[in-house]
Amino acid sequence: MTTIEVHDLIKVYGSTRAVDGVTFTVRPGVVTGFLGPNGAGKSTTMRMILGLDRPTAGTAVIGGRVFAEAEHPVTLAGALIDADAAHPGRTARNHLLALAASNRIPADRVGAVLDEVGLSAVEGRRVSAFSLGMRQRLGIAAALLGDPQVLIMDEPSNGLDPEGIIWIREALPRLAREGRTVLVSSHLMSEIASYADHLLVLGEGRILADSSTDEFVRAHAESRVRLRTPHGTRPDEVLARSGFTAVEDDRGRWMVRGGRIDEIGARLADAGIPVLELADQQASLEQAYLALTSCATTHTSGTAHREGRS
Ligand SMILES: Nc1ncnc2c1ncn2[C@@H]1O[C@H](COP(=O)(O)OP(=O)(O)OP(=O)(O)O)[C@@H](O)[C@H]1O
Repeated sequence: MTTIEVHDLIKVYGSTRAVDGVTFTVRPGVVTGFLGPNGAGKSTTMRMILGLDRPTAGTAVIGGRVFAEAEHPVTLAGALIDADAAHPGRTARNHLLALAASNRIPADRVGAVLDEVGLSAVEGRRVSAFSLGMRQRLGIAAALLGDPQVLIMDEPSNGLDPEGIIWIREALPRLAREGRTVLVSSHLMSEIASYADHLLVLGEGRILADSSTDEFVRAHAESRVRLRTPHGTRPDEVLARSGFTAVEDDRGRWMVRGGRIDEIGARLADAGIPVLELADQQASLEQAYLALTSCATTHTSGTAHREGRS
């Protein structure tokens, strides 16, 4: 079982502390989502784990070794960092055959990974004729070529069509269940929520959260109970006596904070108030993420990118 271990990692570009003292462990068997606003330092961290950028300070190791010094790097870790990594003049098949040959991977893996990512029908086409989604699939095929123990993917859903997104949603947990360590960055909260068991959230180069997805949502967003009672009844006064706050929306439904569905149902039954609808309104990962990052970082959509921190 191979973990990614990052300790006190720092990367400074001029006056920008892109990564500012980050420590975490990514474990096998689960998908770890890597979240954070634009410029938070996710790509820089991934690049340092893969030896594509040199840390200013600190360490990043895969299976206890610096990746650049690994004996068999392609079987240790596969990465999707840049969808444009393939030579545009090569066919998809030839691109993967060249990668396989230079890494001493058997050529029959090429057919297997093309099949896995759904590119077999277009394997003879030049990469220059590929859409972004097709290049993204080819990048994923290249990452899988060495059947690696660790997968690191920067925005794998970028440019994928709905079929490709469904494939990613199914493939990442499957690859993790096979015992691999899977680290995936994304800005698509519903995507991450659908496949990530664990989350690392970065803001301005620092770790803001490192917890299971369920814990993260519970800690940063409040679940509510949705309630509808017959016109003219007021559940709020009864519920307030038990410490629950009920607020009516403009469609005549009540949102109740601070209580579980069974407690609220019981209080209403005791008070003889008929219930037409009673349902859990689960907090979403997006709500939790926005609640955390809006107060913790300065980079939000629509605001200028601020370079240089004091
Ligand atoms: N080669 C570089 N030279 C100078 N600054 C850089 C370089 N690479 C990244 N940075 C800066 O480091 C910071 C972190 O960038 P990084 O790309 O790691 O963030 P990110 O979280 O991956 O963002 P995004 O979600 O937009 O991809 C940003 O301020 C960025 O401008």
